[in-house]
Amino acid sequence: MIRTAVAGPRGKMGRETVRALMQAEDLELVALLDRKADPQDAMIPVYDDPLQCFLTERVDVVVDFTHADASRAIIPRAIEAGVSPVIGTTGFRDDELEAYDRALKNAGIGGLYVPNFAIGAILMMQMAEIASRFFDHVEIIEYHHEQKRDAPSGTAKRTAERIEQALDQRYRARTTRESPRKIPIHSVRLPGFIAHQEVIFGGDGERFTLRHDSMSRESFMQGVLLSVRNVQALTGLTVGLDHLLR
Ligand SMILES: NC(=O)C1=CN([C@@H]2O[C@H](COP(=O)(O)OP(=O)(O)OC[C@H]3O[C@@H](n4cnc5c(N)ncnc54)[C@H](OP(=O)(O)O)[C@@H]3O)[C@@H](O)[C@H]2O)C=CC1
Ligand SMILES: O=C(O)C1=N[C@H](C(=O)O)C[C@H](O)C1
Repeated sequence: MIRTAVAGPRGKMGRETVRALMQAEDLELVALLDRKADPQDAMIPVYDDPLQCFLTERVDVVVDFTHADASRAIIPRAIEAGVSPVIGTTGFRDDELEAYDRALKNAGIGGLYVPNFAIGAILMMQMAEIASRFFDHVEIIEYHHEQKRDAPSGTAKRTAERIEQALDQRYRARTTRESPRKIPIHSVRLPGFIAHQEVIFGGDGERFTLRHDSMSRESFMQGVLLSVRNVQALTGLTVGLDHLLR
């Protein structure tokens, strides 16, 4: 049994994750990490101190769905305690993810940063890479609920990075120079949306659109469980779920 903890258990994603972990027969939810420890006898112990939580409950894997400022206090404590983090929270800078990678490698453990756990969103990114071999012009529109704090979304940033890398490879093959292109991202925050993204490619007299819609947060749970089951076999920080879906 993998001993798991959830950070941010009262949040929109945290609640769904607690439910999914409690239903999984091969995973044990042993602790919750919230802003405040619950003084009452809860079914699952609640902690506000990450290190105390990880050490007392002998946690193997922590799933983090908080906010980047809260994760900045949680992830380093997890690594210190030898706990593998599955990071769903978005809004990190590249240098922070690089620092987590180094710290995880130094500790000899694995972590996952997955900007989008939905299978369709992962396929959308893979297909965007393929389309980048054929189109020079592309823009991203992401649509989220009005409570989302970060913009652009983690998914849009990762999609843009992957397209830029694919365009760059193509460019280098032709010219020895790097592609100068930064992919424009447009962020919409409105009630009525959950999580949606379009990647629009334009060519001579044609347009090609990839679109993914998460209509409920259940869409992320298959990817969360896959991550929890596999993260301990990794070393360093793996970005995205592609490696686990082969
Ligand atoms: N990777 C993916 O597939 C997905 C990622 N996300 C990302 O997950 C994150 C959370 O999203 P969502 O659930 O919608 O946000 P919510 O605001 O609904 O939930 C965040 C939760 O974290 C709690 N929190 C804040 N600080 C701490 C702390 N120090 N310790 C423990 N908990 C804390 C908040 O508590 P309080 O209410 O008291 O502030 C809140 O309950 C975002 O970064 C979002 O972008 C979202 C969906 C999918
Ligand atoms: O905050 C959200 O809701 C989501 N956040 C992730 C992101 O920033 O890409 C994943 C998904 O889009 C939902």
